[in-house]
Amino acid sequence: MASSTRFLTTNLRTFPSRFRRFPPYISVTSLPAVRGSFDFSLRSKRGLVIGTDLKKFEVRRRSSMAEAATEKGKGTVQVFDSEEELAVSLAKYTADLSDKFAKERGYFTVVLSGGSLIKSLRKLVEPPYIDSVDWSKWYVFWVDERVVPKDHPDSNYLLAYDGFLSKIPMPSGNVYAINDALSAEGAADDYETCLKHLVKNKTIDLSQTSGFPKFDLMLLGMGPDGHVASLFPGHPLVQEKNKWVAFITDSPKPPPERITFTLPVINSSAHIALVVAGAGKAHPVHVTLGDGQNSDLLPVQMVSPEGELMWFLDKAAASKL
Ligand SMILES: O=C1O[C@H](COP(=O)(O)O)[C@@H](O)[C@H](O)[C@H]1O
Repeated sequence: MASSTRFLTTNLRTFPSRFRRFPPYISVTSLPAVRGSFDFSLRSKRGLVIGTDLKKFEVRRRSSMAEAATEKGKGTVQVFDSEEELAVSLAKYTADLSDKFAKERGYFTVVLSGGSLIKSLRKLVEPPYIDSVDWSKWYVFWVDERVVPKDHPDSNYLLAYDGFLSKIPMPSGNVYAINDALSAEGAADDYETCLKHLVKNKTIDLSQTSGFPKFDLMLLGMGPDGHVASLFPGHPLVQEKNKWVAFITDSPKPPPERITFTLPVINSSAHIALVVAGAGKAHPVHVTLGDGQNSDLLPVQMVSPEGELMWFLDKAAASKL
């Protein structure tokens, strides 16, 4: 049984409500008779696996909210008992992809977010990964950055440096921070030019489908309002269709000046890990993966990559599902 998702429950009443609502699952799994702990994992766009301590069931092509979500391109959802378990799994996921891309392409292009994501990467800088990952193949970028000096407390670079980059033996020349001497507009243009150069020399892949850069792994956080990168609900920047990197001078979350990858770049990724922890983020998770309502289409709802979308949720973030 995949160990990714675990709901501990003592009876059916605490089994995730999305399954309780769908009789096909209940009849297949005979859940009313079962007591104890349940594991389930949304494994693919097609299948849902439900296991108990006694039995495992594989259910294919059944209609459920969970599967409907995956079929709309919402990816694979994993819910962990704690943020600690989430961090353990995120480290393995990242290390496995690092291995794959380092072997296949000789490069591993990784895009970081700011905020709480960096803390959730802490297990990667511990054994076994600190020794087993080939850090020399890593090329690091930012999905968004605040237009502040690199040593400013608001800098996403500084956060990543202190919490992650300073602890891994990767070449500093492979770390692509924004030019903090420029204006927001200048920094966005400069970063886009830099990406174009790296696409030209094939360090970064180019999506044959979209014509936008295709990063191997994007590690995305999400704000309590459903923003991803510096793309905020209701802001015109979420509609940007041409630019690779855009700037914003009126971010509703301070600081106001930022640069950000646009949705076409985000959605050209080979892999996106959407990492969300805490009850404060349960509403946008409910809107995106469940039947929650919101007046605006949230930026997180527009994340739908060409490649794989993997949600890493803790129980608190998934509490409304
Ligand atoms: O401002 C930002 O916020 C989001 C979410 O941050 P979190 O602390 O709530 O996880 C982050 O993903 C983004 O990179 C950052 O610039």
